[in-house]
Amino acid sequence: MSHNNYQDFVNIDEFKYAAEKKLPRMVYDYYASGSFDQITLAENQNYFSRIKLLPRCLIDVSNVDMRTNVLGIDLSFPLMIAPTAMQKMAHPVGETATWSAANELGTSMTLSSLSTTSIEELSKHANGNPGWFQLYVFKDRAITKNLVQRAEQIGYKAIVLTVDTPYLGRREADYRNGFRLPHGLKLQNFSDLPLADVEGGLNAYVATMIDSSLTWKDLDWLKSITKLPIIVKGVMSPRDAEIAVTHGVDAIIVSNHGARQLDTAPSTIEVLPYIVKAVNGRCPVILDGGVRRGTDILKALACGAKAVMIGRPVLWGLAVGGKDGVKRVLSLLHDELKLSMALAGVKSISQINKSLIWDPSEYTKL
Ligand SMILES: Cc1cc2nc3c(=O)[nH]c(=O)nc-3n(C[C@H](O)[C@H](O)[C@H](O)COP(=O)(O)O)c2cc1C
Ligand SMILES: CCCCCCC(=O)C(=O)O
Repeated sequence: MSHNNYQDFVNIDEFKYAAEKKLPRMVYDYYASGSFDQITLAENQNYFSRIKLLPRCLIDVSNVDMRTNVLGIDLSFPLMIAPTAMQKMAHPVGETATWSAANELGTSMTLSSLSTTSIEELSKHANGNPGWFQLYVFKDRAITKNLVQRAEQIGYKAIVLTVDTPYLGRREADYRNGFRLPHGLKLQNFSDLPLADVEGGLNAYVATMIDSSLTWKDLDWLKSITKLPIIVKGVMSPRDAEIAVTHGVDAIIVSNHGARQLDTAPSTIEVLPYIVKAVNGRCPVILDGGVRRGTDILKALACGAKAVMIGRPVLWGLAVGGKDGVKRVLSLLHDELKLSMALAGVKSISQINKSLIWDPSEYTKL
């Protein structure tokens, strides 16, 4: 395995190894960690590997069309970039490099509330087309309202409300390393306010600033302060998916926060079919967590997801090669999906359905 030129890397794991070598230990551990025993972290990937794809044959796959559209956003393939905090720890250009890579590959990103590039700076870089904005609800609702209204005013196309983080999951490496935002970096959405610093560590920051009393009624409050579509991120229970739909959300992201919150929660791909069933076509369902291969994307779509998101692979690409590193990560997944679709016998996204998943009970009576 070569670690010299990331353009020669053939899979996402190679990016992960190279990023581990390059980044300071504290930063790598913060990005890589799951919570507690990291059981869900392993399961997010392992469950994908236990699902088997059933190929069909003698289908003309000389042209495979992977284009799709999610809430009005055209995508060259059904993958988007999940919000991840503090990207300038990975590379000095941070979030704007990620946006450029996404844009050049025909996909889209979501900016984190806790970004090291401001809402305005990213939008300026993106010529007013920055993608979606992820929202953490602060105890101080004036701060929250300010974030939402700035995002709406400057061109973001949806608010992604993260609902799985009343407190921060316990990532043990961060305790050992005394994780804090490195000197010189700030959470740029808060300019010079004290909440731009994470000097006392992230757990203390979240416990002090973030509203752990959030409930479904706050979703109605959010709807009352913006006209943007609202996407809830962090839904794992089919019951919550049902409630979300009755509150009129525009999309649901099935996510366990990259296994960084409740350890021993199921993997996202395991609960996806049940959530799709509960939602019953009333809004798009997106999945994130453990997507590392084109076959994972194909499986998620076969289980009913409209698209997937990736978090850590982008951070590895950013760390290793800035914008071009992220482009290479996206290209690998793009090409893997295209090949996997062709080998499975599907030539467009609309042809992907659950018959692609091997289920012997479907065939016992044949
Ligand atoms: C380092 C890191 C930072 C994250 N920051 C945020 C964030 O600011 N807001 C948010 O909603 N989710 C955040 N997430 C969760 C991701 O959006 C996403 O759910 C998760 O990374 C998907 O899993 P994957 O990393 O296995 O692809 C973060 C995840 C990681 C790994
Ligand atoms: C309100 C929670 C802040 C979390 C910080 C960023 C993040 O999501 C993470 O997983 O880390």
